[in-house]
Amino acid sequence: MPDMLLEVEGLIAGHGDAVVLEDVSFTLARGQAMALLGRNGMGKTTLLATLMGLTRVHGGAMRFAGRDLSAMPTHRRALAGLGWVPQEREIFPSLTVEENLTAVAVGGRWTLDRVWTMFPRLKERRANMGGQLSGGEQQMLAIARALMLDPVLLLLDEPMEGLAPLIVQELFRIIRRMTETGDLAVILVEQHAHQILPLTDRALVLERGRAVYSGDSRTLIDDPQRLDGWLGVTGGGPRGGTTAARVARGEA
Ligand SMILES: Nc1ncnc2c1ncn2[C@@H]1O[C@H](COP(=O)(O)OP(=O)(O)OP(=O)(O)O)[C@@H](O)[C@H]1O
Repeated sequence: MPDMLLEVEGLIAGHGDAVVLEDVSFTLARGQAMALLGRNGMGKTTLLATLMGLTRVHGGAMRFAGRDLSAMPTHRRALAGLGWVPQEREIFPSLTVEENLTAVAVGGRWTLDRVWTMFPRLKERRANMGGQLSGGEQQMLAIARALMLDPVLLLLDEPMEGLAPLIVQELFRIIRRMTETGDLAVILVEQHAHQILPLTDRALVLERGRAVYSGDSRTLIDDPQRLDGWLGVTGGGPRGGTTAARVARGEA
């Protein structure tokens, strides 16, 4: 029986009176990576925001590292080990790369040296201002800064969005290495299911705020038709076809 890090049971949550998530349940063990999938507007960001305490919860339970999250304010969730990299990449533009990192360091497992090893590109840019970085470098900095807060679970919201293909490949390599360490669990929202499923242990698929799949990633890779039914055609790859078809061909 794996040591469950996160247990979400019957979660109902949304923005104000508008309910977005309806009866969402899943678990994640320590060190596991989970792909959070679904078409646009299905509630993925709302789920991450709910884990961080930024939405209105109408029902259900959330336990993190054995603690009830429901009454815990956002900053305490961060202290408890929940790290969040929002889509907006909110880095400090007028601090250097290194200052962006040291400003938030808590003396945890992620030292500057460990971060430089993981992100050599950031090491090269360590003296540059955050605002001078490219979009991809800013995304790396946002992830690196979240690591400096020593998370046990890192929530990443579409980190590849809008980035050039070469940077996307580099970020996928970084995410693969992060999830291989075994001491960090990750929930990753990603439109490119075929790229992220092979890097994750678990997958959660949301459809109109409901979890239509919660299980291992391998099962989805092996069942491209089911995946296509939920995600639709999300753009052709080098050889065209649907995301799921590319997963099936091993082009992930
Ligand atoms: N701050 C907000 N206030 C009110 N409604 C919101 C807010 N944020 C999102 N919503 C609504 O909640 C629903 C789910 O949005 P959410 O951003 O969680 O979806 P998503 O799956 O992350 O989509 P995307 O991939 O487009 O980011 C949508 O109908 C959206 O319009």
